[in-house]
Amino acid sequence: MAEERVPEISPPIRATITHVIFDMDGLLLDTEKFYTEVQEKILGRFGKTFDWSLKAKMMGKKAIESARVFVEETGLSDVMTPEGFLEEREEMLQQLFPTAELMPGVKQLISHLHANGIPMCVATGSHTPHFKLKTQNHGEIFSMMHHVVTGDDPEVKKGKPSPDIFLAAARRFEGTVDPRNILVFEDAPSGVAAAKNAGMSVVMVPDPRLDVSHLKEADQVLCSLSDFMPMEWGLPTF
Ligand SMILES: O=P(O)(O)OC[C@H](O)CO
Ligand SMILES: [Mg+2]
Repeated sequence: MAEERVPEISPPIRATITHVIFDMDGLLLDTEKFYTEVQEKILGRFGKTFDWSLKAKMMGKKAIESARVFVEETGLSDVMTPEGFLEEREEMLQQLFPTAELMPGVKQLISHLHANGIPMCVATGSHTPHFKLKTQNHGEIFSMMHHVVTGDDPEVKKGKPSPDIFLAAARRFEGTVDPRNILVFEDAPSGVAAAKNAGMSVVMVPDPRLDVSHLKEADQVLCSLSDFMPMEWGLPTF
């Protein structure tokens, strides 16, 4: 009797991933809303409104780079310097950051990858003092990371969309890791571009208010980290 063949039902593998890099703000932590709130307040003082086309240009970048975008794009450069903008928002942000909460699906995904021995790290445009404020209640999640690269790291000469931060993050894993075997998770257009510039695959989990034109470069776009299917990337299934 002929042997019965079981039909192949698994989706094709998109890439063979061995290492994972996570963005932080807006991806692991629900902190982008704090930047939005504070920037709305500052612009409100000048009778202007903060919109998502400006947000898209600012998010993911180093503080000073995003501050330059803010004053130029809002036409406030005659009345406010990028440094002045950072100073004005700092006190408000320092109050908000310690209340940061995890985004949906973070705990489940990171615990799963950690339990299966997948090396992971964080690459965030945030500088060290802000990183500490934001993560102070999330030690368990961040302790599962092999390392963290922040925007003020000396190897990060330029912020996202430069590939600097992701290439520095890749170099700090054990051994030599081919960028093609690295999967980046990002929420920001500049971060997706940085990952592609580094030769890596990228899953984007964008805020639904971002215009769809910003989603084109990502290899996969998900509504939530909870929707991630590790099997599609050659990673151990849940
Ligand atoms: O999204 P991240 O973690 O690179 O952080 C960037 C800024 O701090 C916020 O947009
Ligand atoms: Mg981000």
